[in-house]
Amino acid sequence: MEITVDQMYNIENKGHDMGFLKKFMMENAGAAAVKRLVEKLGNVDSKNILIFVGMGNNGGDGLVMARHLAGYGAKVTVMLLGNPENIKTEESNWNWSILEKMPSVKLMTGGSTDFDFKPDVIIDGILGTGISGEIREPYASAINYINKTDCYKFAVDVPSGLDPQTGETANIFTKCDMTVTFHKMKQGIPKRKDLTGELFAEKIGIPPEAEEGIL
Ligand SMILES: NC(=O)C1=CN([C@@H]2O[C@H](COP(=O)(O)OP(=O)(O)OC[C@H]3O[C@@H](n4cnc5c(N)ncnc54)[C@H](OP(=O)(O)O)[C@@H]3O)[C@@H](O)[C@H]2O)[C@H](O)CC1
Ligand SMILES: [K+]
Repeated sequence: MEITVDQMYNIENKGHDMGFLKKFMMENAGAAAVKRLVEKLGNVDSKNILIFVGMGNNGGDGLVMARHLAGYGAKVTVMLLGNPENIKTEESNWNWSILEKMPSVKLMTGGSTDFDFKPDVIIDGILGTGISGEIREPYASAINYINKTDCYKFAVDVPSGLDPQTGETANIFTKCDMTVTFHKMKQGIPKRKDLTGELFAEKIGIPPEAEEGIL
C-alpha cells in the first residue's frame, strides 16, 4: 500500500502522541537503513562513508546511520549542511550531540564539498518529505557533488530533490543506487526507480493503531 506524505506526517504525530516518540522512529529508521546498506555492501569495515545531513529529520536519520556505521567499523564523515545551532528538531539535535562525543565519527559543518578523500559510499540524508521549492544552497552544491562523484549512493527515505508525494523533481536531484523509505511507501517514490535504485520500505515500530482514522 502506498500512502500520501500528509498521511505519513499524521501517522508520525499520532504515534508520537501515543508515546512512540519521533526519537524512537528516527532510531529505528537509521538502524533499518544501515542494515539494508551493510547487507548490500557486505563488509563496510574501513570503508570511507560520507553522509550529507540536512537540517531536518531526514538529516536526523542520517545522523543515526553515522553512529550505527561507526559501530560496523566504517570510516564515517558527516557533513552537516548548516550550523549545528540551526538543527530544526529536538530528535535530530539529540543525535548530533551524541556524535559530538564520538571521535570515531568525523563531523564537518557548513556544506563545503572540498574533501581530502574520495568516498566509497555517499549517503544522501539531505531532504525527505519536507522538501519545498527550488533547491537552495548549500543543499544544491551537496546534490551536485553527489551526482558528479563516482561511488555507491544511498538515499535516506527518498532521493533528495524528488518529491515523495508527486514523483516530480525539483531543479536538481540525486540519482542513487539504493533508497530505503520508512513505515510505508509514499505515492511518488516508485514513479522514479531511475533515481531511487533498489527501493525498500522498512517498518520502524510505529503502532498500527497510529494509522486509525488516517488510512
Ligand atoms: N515518516 C516517518 O515515519 C519518519 C520520517 N523521518 C524522516 O523525517 C523526514 C522528514 O523530516 P522533516 O524535518 O519534516 O523534513 P526534511 O528533513 O525532509 O526537510 C526539511 C529541511 O529541509 C529544508 N528544505 C526544504 N526544502 C528545501 C529546499 N528546496 N532547499 C533547501 N532546503 C530545503 C528545510 O528548511 P526550511 O528553511 O524550509 O525549514 C528544513 O531544514 C523524512 O523524510 C524521514 O527521513 C523520521 O526521522 C523517521 C520516521
Ligand atoms: K534524502
